[in-house]
Amino acid sequence: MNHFISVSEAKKIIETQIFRTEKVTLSILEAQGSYTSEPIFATLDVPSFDNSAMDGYGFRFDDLADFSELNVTEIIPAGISKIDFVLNRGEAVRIFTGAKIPDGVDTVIMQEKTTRIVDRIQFNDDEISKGENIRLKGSQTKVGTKIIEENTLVNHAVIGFLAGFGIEKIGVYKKLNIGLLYTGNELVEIGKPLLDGEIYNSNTYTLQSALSEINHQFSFVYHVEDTEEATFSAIKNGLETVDILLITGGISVGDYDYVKPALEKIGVSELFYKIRQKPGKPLYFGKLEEKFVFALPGNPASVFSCYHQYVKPFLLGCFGRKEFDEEQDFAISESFAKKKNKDQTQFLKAFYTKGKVLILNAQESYKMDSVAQANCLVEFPEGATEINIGEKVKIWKV
Ligand SMILES: Nc1nc2c(c(=O)[nH]1)N[C@H]1C(S)=C(S)[C@@H](COP(=O)(O)OP(=O)(O)OC[C@H]3O[C@@H](n4cnc5c(N)ncnc54)[C@H](O)[C@@H]3O)O[C@H]1N2
Ligand code: MOO
Repeated sequence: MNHFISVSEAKKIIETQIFRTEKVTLSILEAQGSYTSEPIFATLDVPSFDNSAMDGYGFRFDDLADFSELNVTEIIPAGISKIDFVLNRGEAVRIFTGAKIPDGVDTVIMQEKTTRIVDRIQFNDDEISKGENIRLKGSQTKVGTKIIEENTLVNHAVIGFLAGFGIEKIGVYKKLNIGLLYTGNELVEIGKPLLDGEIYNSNTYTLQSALSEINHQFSFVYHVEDTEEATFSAIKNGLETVDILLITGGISVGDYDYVKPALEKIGVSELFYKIRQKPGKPLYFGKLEEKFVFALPGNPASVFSCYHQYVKPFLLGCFGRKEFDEEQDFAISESFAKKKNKDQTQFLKAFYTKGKVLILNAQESYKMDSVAQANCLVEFPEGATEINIGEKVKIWKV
């Protein structure tokens, strides 16, 4: 089957194949970078007691009408609960930020707005309102409220928020088990000298670090020799231990491109092969039982582009992200671009800032300098042959 499909058809196919990984319970710190597998509810009122927002003095607001100064009778630091305390008329308490408001106190004034004379205070501010500087129990969250939706990314803000309720563990989706095979006899590991005709393997570095950015890692990375047998057995063995197998190189039509025939021989069902796009034309996506294979074209910029457009959304979808393709945005093009093939979508390395986007030079799929400079991909859509300066374009942040 050598039928080229469109970018949107390919994305539809990927979206329909998204499955959710198992649900697991992790400590809030271990869950960082994961997505919640169930909603989370408040286990407490927060704040759990009325407390002072300032270092100052607490008093009964109505006393202001009858007293020009108040007697300071108690000191209430944070962490202390005054149970046996009674605030009499004309009295105030010395209180500090975060300390529990004792019975009888309904207003706190910050100390800068008072004058202290031995054990009495006078007020320098005549614009005091009842209840000021008191953070009421449950004023952030009432116990039982849904505080986090299912499919929420657990980031540092969420973790800090949950810690405020004393929540230790939460339900999230389990990380995927991912393996990587990279093919090509010309590839040499960094640290070793290059012989004529050889190049350094960079694709595994791109993918390994991209995965760590989404809280995943490879369970193995193997270099596969360009032979039919080596390719067959590496894919067969690899598929036995992972949920997702990523392969780079060897997926085109050359005499040494063994990935596609090996996948067929193993019985992997092709979901698509070849997309009307640049870079990344010979991208392959297939399935064997509950396992998935992406065979990415070997060119380094194709790997980068295909990862962002297809692999990452699929992985995050399985990991619990709700929105497929959520990272798209629009910006005004600052540069002109042209393409001959109207039926093809291009993903152009570009740099956006303040709503404007500059399409970079060096778009060929063997060039990584533009990848390193880019902070987005501009979608040059099917049907269009030009992007003009000032035009609105869809960008994908990378
Ligand atoms: N006759 C045709 N030839 C090619 C076509 C075509 O349609 N007809 N398509 C071209 C396009 S487009 C692409 S993309 C490539 C994809 O080829 P493969 O997936 O088979 O990849 P390789 O040939 O193995 O490698 C391509 C290129 O990338 C370099 N490479 C591979 N792996 C790595 C790595 N780990 N790190 C860095 N660089 C890597 C490799 O040396 C090649 O230069 O096919 C075109 N040909
Ligand atoms: O489609 Mo290929 O990835 O242009 O080089």
